[in-house]
Amino acid sequence: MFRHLSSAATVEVENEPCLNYLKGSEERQKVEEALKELRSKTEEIPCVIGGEEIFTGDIHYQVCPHNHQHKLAKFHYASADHIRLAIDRSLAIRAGWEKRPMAERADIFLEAARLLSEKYRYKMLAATMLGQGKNIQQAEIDAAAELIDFWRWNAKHSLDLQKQQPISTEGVTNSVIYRGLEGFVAAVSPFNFTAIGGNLSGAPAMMGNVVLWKPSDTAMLSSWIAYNIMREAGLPEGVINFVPADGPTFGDTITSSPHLAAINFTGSVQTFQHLWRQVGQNLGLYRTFPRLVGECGGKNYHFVHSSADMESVANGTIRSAFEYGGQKCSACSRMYVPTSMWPKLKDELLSRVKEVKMGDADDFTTFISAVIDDKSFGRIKNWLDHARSSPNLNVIAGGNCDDSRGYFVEPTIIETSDPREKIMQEEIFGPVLTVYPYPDEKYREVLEMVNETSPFGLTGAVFAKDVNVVKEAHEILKMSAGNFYINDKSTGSVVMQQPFGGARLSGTNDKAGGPHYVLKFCSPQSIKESHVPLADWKYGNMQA
Ligand SMILES: NC(=O)c1ccc[n+]([C@@H]2O[C@H](COP(=O)([O-])OP(=O)(O)OC[C@H]3O[C@@H](n4cnc5c(N)ncnc54)[C@H](O)[C@@H]3O)[C@@H](O)[C@H]2O)c1
Ligand SMILES: N[C@@H](CCC=O)C(=O)O
Repeated sequence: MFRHLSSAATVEVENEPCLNYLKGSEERQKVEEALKELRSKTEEIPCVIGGEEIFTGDIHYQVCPHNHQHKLAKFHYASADHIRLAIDRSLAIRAGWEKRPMAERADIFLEAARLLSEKYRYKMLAATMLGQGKNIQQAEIDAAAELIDFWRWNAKHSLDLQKQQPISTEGVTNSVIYRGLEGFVAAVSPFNFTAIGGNLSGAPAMMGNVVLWKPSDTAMLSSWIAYNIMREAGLPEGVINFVPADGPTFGDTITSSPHLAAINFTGSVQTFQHLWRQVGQNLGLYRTFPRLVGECGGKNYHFVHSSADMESVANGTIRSAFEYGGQKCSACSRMYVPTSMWPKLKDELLSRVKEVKMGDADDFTTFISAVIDDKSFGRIKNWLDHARSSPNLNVIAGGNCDDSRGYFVEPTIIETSDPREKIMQEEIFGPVLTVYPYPDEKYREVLEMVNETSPFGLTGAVFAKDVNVVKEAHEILKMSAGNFYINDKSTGSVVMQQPFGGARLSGTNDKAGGPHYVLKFCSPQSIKESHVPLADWKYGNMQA
């Protein structure tokens, strides 16, 4: 029974509006209540395989990044045997799910979006704030708006896709059906966006696939909530199997199944390259070539021209480099500034950074909270040590960190005299921005350098009022960013407004949040039907 769609099977959707959570507002009160509840307990999370909740006893915890003594969730890891069981159970129901009309499948996700928007919004925000260290603003744009948008827009695109049909000619009807993939899809999600987990698992399921979802250990509670929303919306048990697991155990097990049809991955380059290699090594095993969809890291830039609006640069850079502690794949972490502008821009940045409030994620006045976990904290600390000891680097703001209560790293700005220093090339994934002041007249050479310095190609921004410079910069930097911004910061893409993804080492650029994303998870079949008998086998020109 369709709750939202008529059999005409078309749907118009809009972006979910973000709420403000102002003091005294109803939404603020509701999220405060949800936070209070989650602060007072540790939620236990099982694996769910073919609808069976399995408490395996291999227990792990998700802690709160700003207070690592608080255990937010206790979850059970799947073993390799459990993962194999999930593959078997999902394959057993695959054909039945794939046969369901697209409109019915899309309808389930429209209902999931409604449930998240209306019934579970505040619980989801609280889980994302406490579990992943997001302030209310960052939690709202991710765990509410973006996930709702992914589910709604994918539903629309899955239906629009059905209407993309070949032409028919007299006596012949041609059509294309968009089949699910033959096998199972493994969805592997990162910690930093609640929405990404719901999209990596949800989009393939919507397209008629069965899915094993391995959520991130450090986004477990919000992933569990997203999973249960999809179940409550009517997703049949076993279509998505929820399998928290050790990463390598999961990777080894799915890549050694002949039924692997796709990996839908978002995370680091190292992990994606590892999975790709494993698939390559096992190629002879598979019934079909597995699709490899991977969105990875970035070394995103702000390039500033002398004609730029200083205020836009300063505000945009503070946000891009430091919102969510620089833990967005799109965060600005290298900046190029003309020397004529640098003294003033430096003052502007330093005065703003002084005002950036670091604190607990559930304090509504916090701008930046703790980074996700001890491993991340250790990695960023090594970069700060490197910055202090390198003769080419000068720490001009921040530079300290403290993990006694939570994993806190100060927003840090570094000035470099060497534009090819490794800090300008490698992803840090923390609140660290490095600036290279360049001679104004060398801006073309610097643009070439921006293009070549890092192996990534995710996001980048050019700030310039001179339109010729903008044009030239775009030509030189065309391949350096899958998401390119002009006079705007490098973060903050919105579903269907700026479809997201990058190439080079940043990934396969399949553009989550865009109209073509759903096509990745189906295997079209062309059908030609003739309505006239086949009267002869000879060609016309063979007649005597
Ligand atoms: N391009 C994008 O759209 C995008 C979006 C978000 C995050 N990211 C990137 O993600 C990274 C941060 O996320 P992370 O720290 O969670 O990344 P990660 O690579 O450490 O982990 C991602 C997922 O892979 C799993 N994993 C680890 N080893 C595995 C293995 N051998 N086999 C299978 N799965 C394995 C992890 O448990 C986790 O679920 C950054 O590099 C960031 O830039 C990219
Ligand atoms: N969509 C996000 C990036 C997702 C990666 O972490 C942005 O553009 O800010």
